[in-house]
Amino acid sequence: MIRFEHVTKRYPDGTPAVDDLSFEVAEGELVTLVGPSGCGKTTTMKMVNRLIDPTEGRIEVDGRDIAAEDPVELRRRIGYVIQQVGLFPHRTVLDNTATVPHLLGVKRGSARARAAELLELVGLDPAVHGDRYPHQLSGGQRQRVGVARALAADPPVLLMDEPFGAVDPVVREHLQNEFLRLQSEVRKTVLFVTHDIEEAVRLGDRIAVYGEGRIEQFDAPATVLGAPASPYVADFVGADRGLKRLSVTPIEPGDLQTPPVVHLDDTLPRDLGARWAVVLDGDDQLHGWISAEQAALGGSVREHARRMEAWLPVGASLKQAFATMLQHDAGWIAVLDPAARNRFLGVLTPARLHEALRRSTAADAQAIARAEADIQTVG
Ligand SMILES: Nc1ncnc2c1ncn2[C@@H]1O[C@H](COP(=O)(O)OP(=O)(O)OP(=O)(O)O)[C@@H](O)[C@H]1O
Repeated sequence: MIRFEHVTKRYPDGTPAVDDLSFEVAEGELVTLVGPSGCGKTTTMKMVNRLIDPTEGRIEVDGRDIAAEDPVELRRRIGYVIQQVGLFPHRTVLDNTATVPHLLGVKRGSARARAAELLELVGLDPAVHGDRYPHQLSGGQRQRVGVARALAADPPVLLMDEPFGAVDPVVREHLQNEFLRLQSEVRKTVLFVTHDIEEAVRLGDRIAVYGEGRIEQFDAPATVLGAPASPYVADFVGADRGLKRLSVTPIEPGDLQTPPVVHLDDTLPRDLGARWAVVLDGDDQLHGWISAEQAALGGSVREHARRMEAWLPVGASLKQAFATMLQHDAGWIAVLDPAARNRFLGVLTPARLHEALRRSTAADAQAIARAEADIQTVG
């Protein structure tokens, strides 16, 4: 857990780079700091591992005031990933990754074995890449080694300063997805600096949107996009925030429509009672669908059923739903429950998708109205 209490940092010229900052990152939470160049993101991050000391205020890591800690000891508990990666050029990838545990007293053999595991975890094959030198890797691969190295000492806290800033957008998206997968396994407490709102939205459990030296809004991505706290935030998240919002709004069971369901081994009812029905197999798994015209032909469901490939797990984003519809040229997609052996839950149609989007915007508007009412009551 990381806590900032009224933290201010003034550089010698006197202007505060960070001004009276208070926020908390919960254990296992990933918070993205986003804002334009020079707004104080890096200063905030470097105060956590004491590369910079605050002028005023208090910072806690895991309940301990870091001002009272030895900076070297503190940094052992904090992994640090930066854009320039900073790998040792004359050491192999495996040795680069094993350096910190080795320095901490882990025997060389065990440190290298752990390093190999970590390389696999970040999507590099230790047998292929382990013996290479940093200059023999692509930019994206170097970034992965940087992440593996930061995780090597198994620190509870990770600081990441534009770690994917130097790679092209396609590799970047790939690294972001890999990092999300990794984070769902290792659950570190992460502060992640970026100036890219898309990246902040995609990765953050919560986002801190910075203005000059201050946090203008600190909220879940959907709230920042749906209900920006100020014209500044609205401007920063951009006019296409409706689209971005699609990517942070999950499909919920209540969004789904439930068409008639038939099973593969059923005899066809002549009248389906709808224009089409979903077809499940004997194990209640999704097989496909059947239209009313085909049903009218009679015979068995199995004879006429068509396969359906367009499906998603419940909880996937509305953006994925939209993309899946386009990819399969489908007027609806099936939604399954991964927690119950992919049981069929219902279908999402474009109209329901639109309703879901409006539902999520309205929920945020209500939350804001409630918060404002509370403030008035207190006032
Ligand atoms: N060592 C320093 N001495 C004086 N001023 C500094 C120093 N480091 C940063 N600043 C100033 O503090 C402010 C915040 O800088 P900081 O690096 O934290 O911003 P940032 O949001 O991380 O920017 P960027 O996205 O460009 O990296 C800027 O105005 C910067 O010029």
